[in-house]
Amino acid sequence: MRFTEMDKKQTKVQVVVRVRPPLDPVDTICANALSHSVEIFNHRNIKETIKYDFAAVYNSESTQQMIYNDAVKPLLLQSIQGQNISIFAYGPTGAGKTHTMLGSPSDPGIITRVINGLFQSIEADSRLQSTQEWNYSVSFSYLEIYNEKVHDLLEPKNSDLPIREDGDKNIFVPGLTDKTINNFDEFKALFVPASNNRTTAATKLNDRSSRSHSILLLKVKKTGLRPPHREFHGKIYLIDLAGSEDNRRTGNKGIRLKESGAINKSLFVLGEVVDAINNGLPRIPYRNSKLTRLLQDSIGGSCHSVMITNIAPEQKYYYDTYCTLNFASKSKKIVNNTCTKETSRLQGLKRSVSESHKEISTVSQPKKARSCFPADTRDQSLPNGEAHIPQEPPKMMDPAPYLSPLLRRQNFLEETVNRRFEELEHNILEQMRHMVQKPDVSSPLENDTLADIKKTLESSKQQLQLLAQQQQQVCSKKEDHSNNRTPFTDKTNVHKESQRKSVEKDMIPTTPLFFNLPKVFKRGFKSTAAKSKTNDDDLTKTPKSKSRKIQSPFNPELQKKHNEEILVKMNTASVKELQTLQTVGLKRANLISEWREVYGPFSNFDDLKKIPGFTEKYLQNLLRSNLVCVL
Ligand SMILES: Nc1ncnc2c1ncn2[C@@H]1O[C@H](COP(=O)(O)OP(=O)(O)OP(=O)(O)O)[C@@H](O)[C@H]1O
Repeated sequence: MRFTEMDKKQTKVQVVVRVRPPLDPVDTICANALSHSVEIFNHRNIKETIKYDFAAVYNSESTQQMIYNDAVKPLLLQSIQGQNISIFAYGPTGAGKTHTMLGSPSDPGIITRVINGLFQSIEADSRLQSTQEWNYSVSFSYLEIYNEKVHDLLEPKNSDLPIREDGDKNIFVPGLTDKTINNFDEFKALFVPASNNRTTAATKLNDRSSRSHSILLLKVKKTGLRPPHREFHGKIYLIDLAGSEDNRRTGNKGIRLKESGAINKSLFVLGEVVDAINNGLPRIPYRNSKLTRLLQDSIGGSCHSVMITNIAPEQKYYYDTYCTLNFASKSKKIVNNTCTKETSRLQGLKRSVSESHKEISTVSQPKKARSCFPADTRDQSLPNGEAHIPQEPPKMMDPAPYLSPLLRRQNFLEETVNRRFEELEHNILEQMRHMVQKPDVSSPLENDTLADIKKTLESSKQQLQLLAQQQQQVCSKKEDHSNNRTPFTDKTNVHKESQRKSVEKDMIPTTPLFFNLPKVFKRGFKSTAAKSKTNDDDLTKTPKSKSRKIQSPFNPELQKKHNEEILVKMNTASVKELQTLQTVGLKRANLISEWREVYGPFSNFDDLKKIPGFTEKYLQNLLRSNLVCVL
């Protein structure tokens, strides 16, 4: 279904903080909640405090209702008007995320309140729309991401579901159950058993720790009963993230440790996504984890997003609190491009976009209706005793990195090329592996392998040339486009244009595309692809000549020693030194170094698997190709 997008606005991710009550009567308190800021002491100088400012800070006395009324409820009407909303709880394990999102029967959390509030808002909306009659429908899906797999909580037999993106860049999960609901009771009947399907377990820090990220997706459709049968499609994501875990304190072992690895890995990628957006990078690594792929719309996408940052006040959580507040501070800079998604049956009859825009401003006035919403009527529709919190007008934010359609296409092409490179690199390394496993170098089998590699290279070269040509066309079109652009007269537009130009300038690669070739290509692939690259850097020589002492890759003792050497290097080498390893480029070297900084040294080789993208297969390749280099 194609949507017309209107009311486009830039809206910052709203970040609020909730400090839960202290649960440990013995431990001292390290976080102090003020009305719009949180203070913690500075671990570098305990005489100082670090202060973080946020849209709102809720202290241990704040109630569930207060947080819902303040941070969530004002957004519900937007979903009925065809906008997307995302509410997500973030924070370390045991800090109160599930309490905030789910709550308990006696003290329900945001999920229960949103469902009730949504049906009440629909009632209020239908009463207000006098010029047009509307039909409303609500449906929901509920999934968890457990150990990097998407599971349907409404239909547990649907496990390990794929994630896809449609032509309009909407992310969806094919095969995910979607249940229509007409009231809160219908929701409850489906949701309660589904919640029991969520994976939880006891850890040292939380008796009932969520071992997965859960996403409840509500779809709201509002359809005009008379021609042109306009339809507004809104979505509400309610997300309870699993908490980041320091396994020295959780005491996790075995399966809990594996879960923890998956949780920390996806949260690490989330941090990378936020950094990439904040740094205006042309490529955001959403694809590096299932979580970020599914949150694509919430972070840097089209949602009105609210991040509820949960922190625990006790001293033993100090480091988690510090990291969480730093992450929350970064996240509040993110700007989403919100819009109203509308379609109508007449669109199928080729109604032009300009006609529909005209119609929008004359026939229906969802915005007007919202702005003149009589406070009395609204209050009548609210649950007993709930105070009406006026909806704040969306603030205009700093200009977000603007991507023209041409730049988007260019990014897409770049992504395609890089993905292809990765595939090719992988194929070639696989073939190298086969070669290494065949000690008889002159065997016909090896010749076959070489012929295969040559063939792969030939075809990849052709494909890359084609992609490079396409990219060049896009770039030159973009140049024409910017040369022909009519000058802006309006002041704000001039400002926006200059902002956009500067962002685009940063984004357009100044080096030819082929400079991005992975190292296998840069080195030039020879039959002894294993030959070490020539590098002036002295740092590169020592470890390689050292490893040259390894005589045979088949001796388990030497293999073990080699693995240990690589592990030492992973724990101690600088980013520059790490890049001297085959298959480790700048990106991976940075990842290793950052991971080490955050989570400490890798205790064994398997620890490396926690780093995003460091799959078993990749690590095997890393070991083998570095062994190959020294033979
Ligand atoms: N605001 C609060 N008021 C009272 N109790 C709270 C509050 N927040 C959290 N708690 C209690 O703290 C404990 C841990 O909370 P919760 O399970 O929600 O943490 P979590 O962040 O979801 O942890 P995990 O990531 O491990 O799932 C629970 O017993 C919960 O009832």
